[in-house]
Amino acid sequence: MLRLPPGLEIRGEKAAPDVLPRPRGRGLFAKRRFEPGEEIAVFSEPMVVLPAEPNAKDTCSYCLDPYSESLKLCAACRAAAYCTPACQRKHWGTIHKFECKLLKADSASSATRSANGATSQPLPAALRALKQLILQCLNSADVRAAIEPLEGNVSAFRAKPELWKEFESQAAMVCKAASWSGDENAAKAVELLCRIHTSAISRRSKGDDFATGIFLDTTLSMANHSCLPNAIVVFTGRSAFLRAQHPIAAGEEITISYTECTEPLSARKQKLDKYNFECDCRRCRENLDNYQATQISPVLSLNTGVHPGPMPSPALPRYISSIGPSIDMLRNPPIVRQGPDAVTPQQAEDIYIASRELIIPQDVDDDVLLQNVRDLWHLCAPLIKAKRWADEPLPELITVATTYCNRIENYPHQLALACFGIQHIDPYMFPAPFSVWRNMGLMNVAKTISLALSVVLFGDDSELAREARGEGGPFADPRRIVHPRVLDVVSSLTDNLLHLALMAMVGNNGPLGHSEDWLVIKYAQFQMDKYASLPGSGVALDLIRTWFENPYQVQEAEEFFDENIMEPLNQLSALVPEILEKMVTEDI
Ligand SMILES: C[S@@+](CC[C@H](N)C(=O)[O-])C[C@H]1O[C@@H](n2cnc3c(N)ncnc32)[C@H](O)[C@@H]1O
Repeated sequence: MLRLPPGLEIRGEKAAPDVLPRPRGRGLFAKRRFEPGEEIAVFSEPMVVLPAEPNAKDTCSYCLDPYSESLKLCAACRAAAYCTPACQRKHWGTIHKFECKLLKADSASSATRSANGATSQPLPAALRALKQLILQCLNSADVRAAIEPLEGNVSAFRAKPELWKEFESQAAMVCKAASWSGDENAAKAVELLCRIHTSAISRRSKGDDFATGIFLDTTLSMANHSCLPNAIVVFTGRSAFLRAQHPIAAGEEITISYTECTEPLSARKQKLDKYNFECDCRRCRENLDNYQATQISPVLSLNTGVHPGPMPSPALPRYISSIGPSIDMLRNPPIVRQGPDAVTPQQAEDIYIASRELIIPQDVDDDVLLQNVRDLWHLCAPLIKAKRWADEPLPELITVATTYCNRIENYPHQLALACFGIQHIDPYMFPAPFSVWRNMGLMNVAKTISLALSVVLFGDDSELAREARGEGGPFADPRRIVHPRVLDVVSSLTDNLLHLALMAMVGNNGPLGHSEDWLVIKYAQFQMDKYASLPGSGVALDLIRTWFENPYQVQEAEEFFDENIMEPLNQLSALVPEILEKMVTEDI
């Protein structure tokens, strides 16, 4: 029997096991209206919650805090890590008492393998989840009963012989490790693996790099997919927060996206194939691109800064987010739609597919990163001409170029790229101003301002300033020469106003309820408090406060906004195409 949070109900029937193609089955429905940004439900007792393998040993195995600095490994298995003895005790009580012995055996056999020269691959999150589920099933009738109703699409997986064979061999490996022997158990393990692949969702957590892990909750797993979802799932620690992304009426189905819904149609289709259904949402049916999806978004008007409609609670924040394009530009994106420079949907798909060959890890040499920027730039020439910066792989190009600028320590150019992202990419990909990505983007700009200021803080004659102007002498790095207009703008940021305003916006843009648990908001508040404790911070903070209290009513507040926020952002963003072109064409 599922425990349902208030405000939610499950409708529909579980699809019969052998029906192909698979019917939609059950779904989650709203029992009352939810406002955009509002919390629908919190899921804090998942059946399985795991960090992604690359981060498993630097994340607390219980609270999953990716930032704890003093992690201690479990003395027995040396595979689980904890930030406090309390976390260790709680983890022992939930799952570790079952898995410790197995993890110890794993560590021992991988140590033997590496002593023999073999590379030891970490167990993928889905297989660790399977191990945990098997152990829980062995020990609890409640878990066995709770797992039974979950959709596994077993017949659809069986119809894919290669994948099915892989599942069988993976399940056999886990059964052996868990001493779950016999053909019947092997078959049950494959079914459990199908349920994990169908009903668990990727868990994103790690502040800036958003590594994925696994989260399996029997109620949340009833949510169906849409590429124009009306809700999103945000993870913090062991909990998942389901939030309304659009207004949701009582009786409406609540949908989330199982994949990056801003990727082109073919990529979404390929990723959703793992779930064994064809999406028939409006984005798929009409093959809407990111700009068209933004134009029809019911939350576009939140970008005006004033919350529309009746306020269900006085605590409802006003989203002050017009640092992106104006609402008119969101409704009528300044991209080329007609004439020889227009890009057809097929062309956009082809460019995206070709770009998958160019994916490289970010820890490669600087030269390889630069070559990647150049390759992506040439591939994306038609998208650039049509100014379609929110279409993948252009956002990826901006990310790689940003990493490159950070690596070669050209922080002012890194700042310009970050500004470009929050103005020309994020609002078109994520129209809701409370989206995690929108706020990560604001935070990114704020953090990079501090880095960029290093070239102006020590005066015009400092080594860094001379290097930035290209007057650094024979040992200076020519890659750190900064566009003169970027240098001018950076010099105007020493009053900290832009940095503070962005932090204040992030603090204010958080979704309703539990926003204090959001890492991005916690960080913004921490920064604001730190600044407030500095001597002489009062004037800047007063200005920000006045602007926040009267964002659109008072002329001084508007002037403050235009001068201190929009002007530097616009100036830096406008220089990005030139910076990129130079990066791509100049021989360094
Ligand atoms: C996490 S479950 C969602 C709940 C599921 N409908 C049930 O009855 O248990 C995922 C599965 O639901 C089905 N599903 C989810 N979204 C769908 C959609 N938009 N159209 C058709 N089927 C969908 C697919 O079978 C998918 O593998």
